[in-house]
Amino acid sequence: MAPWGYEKDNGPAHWHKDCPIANGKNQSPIDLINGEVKYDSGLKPLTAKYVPFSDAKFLNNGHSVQFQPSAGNGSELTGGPLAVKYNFEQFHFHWGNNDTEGSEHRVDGKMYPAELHFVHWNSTNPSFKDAVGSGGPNGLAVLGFFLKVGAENAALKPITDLIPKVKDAGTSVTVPSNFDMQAILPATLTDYYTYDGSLTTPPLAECVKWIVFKQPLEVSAAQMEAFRSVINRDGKPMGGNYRPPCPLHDRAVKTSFK
Ligand SMILES: COCCCN1C=C(N)c2cc(S(N)(=O)=O)sc2S1(=O)=O
Ligand SMILES: [Zn+2]
Repeated sequence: MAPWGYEKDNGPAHWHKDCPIANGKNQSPIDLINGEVKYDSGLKPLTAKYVPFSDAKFLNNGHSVQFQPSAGNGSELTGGPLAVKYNFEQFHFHWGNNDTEGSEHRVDGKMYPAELHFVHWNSTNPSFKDAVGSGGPNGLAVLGFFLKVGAENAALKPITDLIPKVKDAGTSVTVPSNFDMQAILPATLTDYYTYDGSLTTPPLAECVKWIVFKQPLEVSAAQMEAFRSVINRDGKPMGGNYRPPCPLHDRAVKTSFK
């Protein structure tokens, strides 16, 4: 099979051939249907403590654009549905070729133009790779933020300004060390959906505690357009790099809000 992608000949409908878990019972993303979620008063706010990285790259890996530090630096996530501390690993994006599509999760069937994922791994594992392979839904914790078009996002501007430099697959640039990742996050990480799921790209491992925030982040039309100039391994626009929603099966989606 051609390396996986999002085109007709290698897209989500083909992934099960290399990754049979694609048809598993804990797959992501899902459609977050407000009439079917359950408020859980035990869900506290999350706390993300992100320390500026001295050595991080912003790269085009052929299926997304990704912020990737060379090593951990104590940046971590705790609280919410999480029983232990999770170490920050990377963040990346999924987007569409127009404003009506692009996010992976949906809310009552509605797609946003993009979705930002902050990936963290369970610190009780010796490494990130062990966490992915640890089995069960507590290996990784991924924060999902919907992006919608509105005011310019000053916190994301250092990143969106780098996009033209990683237009082609396999390219990367160094991120200025004064980039403040913490500034991307809302002041309080309160209203979210959470459920047990998977990576949304191969290997599709069912190792993820998903935490998807109800409140979208805003980016300007120009920032949104920057994503749409990114090219994939086939030289085509990368936009459309989102997996359609998967069946919920007998999972519950809990909310921290009423
Ligand atoms: C052993 O490592 C296997 C590869 C793991 N990763 C690769 C992805 N494509 C990926 C996608 C992720 S997403 N879209 O579900 O957040 S998180 C993530 S990841 O955890 O960084
Ligand atoms: Zn993702």
